[in-house]
Amino acid sequence: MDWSKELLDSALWVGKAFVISSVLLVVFGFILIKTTRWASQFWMLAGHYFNPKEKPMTLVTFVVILLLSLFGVRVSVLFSNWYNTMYTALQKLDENTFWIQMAVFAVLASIHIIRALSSYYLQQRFTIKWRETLNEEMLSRWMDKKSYYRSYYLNDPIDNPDQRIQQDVVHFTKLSLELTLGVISSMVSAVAFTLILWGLSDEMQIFGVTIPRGMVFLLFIYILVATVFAFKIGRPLIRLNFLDERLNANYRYSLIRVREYAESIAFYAGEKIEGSKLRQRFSKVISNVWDIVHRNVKFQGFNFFISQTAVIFPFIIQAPRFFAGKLELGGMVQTAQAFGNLADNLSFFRTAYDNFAQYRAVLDRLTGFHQNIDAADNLPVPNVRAEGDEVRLQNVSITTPNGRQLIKDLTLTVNPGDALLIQGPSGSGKTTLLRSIAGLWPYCEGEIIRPDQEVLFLSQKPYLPEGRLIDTLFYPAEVPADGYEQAKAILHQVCLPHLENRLDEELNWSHTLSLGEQQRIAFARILLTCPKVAFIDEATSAMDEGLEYTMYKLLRDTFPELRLVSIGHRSTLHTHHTHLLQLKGNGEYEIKQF
Ligand SMILES: Nc1ncnc2c1ncn2[C@@H]1O[C@H](COP(=O)(O)OP(=O)(O)OP(=O)(O)O)[C@@H](O)[C@H]1O
Repeated sequence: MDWSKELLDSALWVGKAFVISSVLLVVFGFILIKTTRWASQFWMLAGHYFNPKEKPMTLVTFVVILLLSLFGVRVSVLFSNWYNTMYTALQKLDENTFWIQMAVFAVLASIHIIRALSSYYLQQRFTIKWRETLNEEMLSRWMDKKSYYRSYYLNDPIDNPDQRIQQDVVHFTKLSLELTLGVISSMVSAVAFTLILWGLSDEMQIFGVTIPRGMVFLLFIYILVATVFAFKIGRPLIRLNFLDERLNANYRYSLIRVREYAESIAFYAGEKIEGSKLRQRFSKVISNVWDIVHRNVKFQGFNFFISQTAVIFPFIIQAPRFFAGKLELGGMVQTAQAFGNLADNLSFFRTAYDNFAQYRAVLDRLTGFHQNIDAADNLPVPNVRAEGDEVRLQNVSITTPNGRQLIKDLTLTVNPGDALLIQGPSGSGKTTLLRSIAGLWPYCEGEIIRPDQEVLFLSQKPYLPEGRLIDTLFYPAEVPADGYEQAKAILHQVCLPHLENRLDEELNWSHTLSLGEQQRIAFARILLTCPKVAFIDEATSAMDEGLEYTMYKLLRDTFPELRLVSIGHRSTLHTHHTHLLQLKGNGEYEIKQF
């Protein structure tokens, strides 16, 4: 081998391999996208990321990664030739060639290290960028049009959307690249090493039949038989590994629920039943782990047997030619090395089967996520619009998802300074009316007029995000420059003076404060944001009547022009309101003035 012109030869080799692989990738990619479900799912998720008009760098990076992979195959071919030259030099006691080969090895090894590191870095960069783009897309679709909420109203909402955004995206990007590069470099390697073995083989007598290049055929048969058996033995592992993920996820979910509902479980003294449920789930995990271990003992055992026999198999085949003086030591060693490489490359298709099954599940989950959001987007949206600060409902009719009429033809206006109290039996649609006014409830007809800005909705359960108390008070707005002074003054007004020195504490406030305290935090938010319209849903249900009186009085005195719409069951609320909307629960309603 002439190492001096190797550089040019290698460049030509990589170039040719690149052109052939790219053409095959495009042609087969196109056919697969048109004919298979999984490839069309891939293209739906990834197509625009590979569009050079949108993301010119994606294709460039992918091309460089592919070139580096093919270059990797070329380097292993060069290593294979190096073995031949070096061992032949040893056999011939050719010291000069031996030392040249040592220098050649140093160069090859350096190239190998630089190539491997650059390839690793670029692949990581590629998947990280891709993951960022996909995450942004999914997060926007999930958050922007309130799909995180509206998807609850679908007949068939997807499970674990959080897992799809956080985990499946990582698997998708990683497996897409790994499988594509794996297929290409394994095929190119397999061809390259088959050619090497072809060059090293001669005709062979098998049962009296002369087979030209017999060794190559024998080796292929050996790999094929080993692959088929390994596949048969290893196949159940795909299902077992899949089950392992699911059972562990179930166990983790149960543990999280115990943490979330810790207080309720503790009050019920539910440790015994919860503990036994947890143990049941864990025992399922362990029983599956044992199945994996037993199956792996067989699978690994077979793989060890195959890989150990593979060490001597090529030697046994070439031995007659070697001892007949038709093959040099270098050729003998290169046969073993090339065979090892070929076996590894072809085994990629066996091991990738497991990854591929996982990949298809990931594709299903990600496309399911997008379909779910499309369906949520297609749900009807209430007709809500703004006309200055006006609050007016015009022939509003509301039903439940299964068509039960909650409110029929409701028309009313809330003027500045008006306070409308909504009352009615449980389940009559009070909260649903507020959801419709907020634009959240899909099953609503008629016209809703309310301002876009300076309007505040407080739901039944106050939401206190984790973090500093000061951020919680101003949520969802930013803390203004004089936020601390404002917050301290308001905490006094809402009867929470003991919290004024804890504004910077980072806690899970919804677990720390009592429900009545949380509701007063919600009132503090109204006072801090000074809205023109406030809709509040049973926001004083956990307070005693004295506190409730103080909160409403504070609100009405501080903002006499505020348009207030609130829901509440107590008759003590009448004094703070100017009008009453009484819902009957069958569509009928009554409006009274106090
Ligand atoms: N996502 C949903 N899917 C199906 N039905 C729903 C959904 N949300 C609410 N409902 C139904 O709509 C009806 C009205 O619910 P809503 O929460 O508005 O009642 P409410 O008058 O506020 O009751 P309460 O006083 O108990 O809070 C109830 O029968 C409820 O079961």
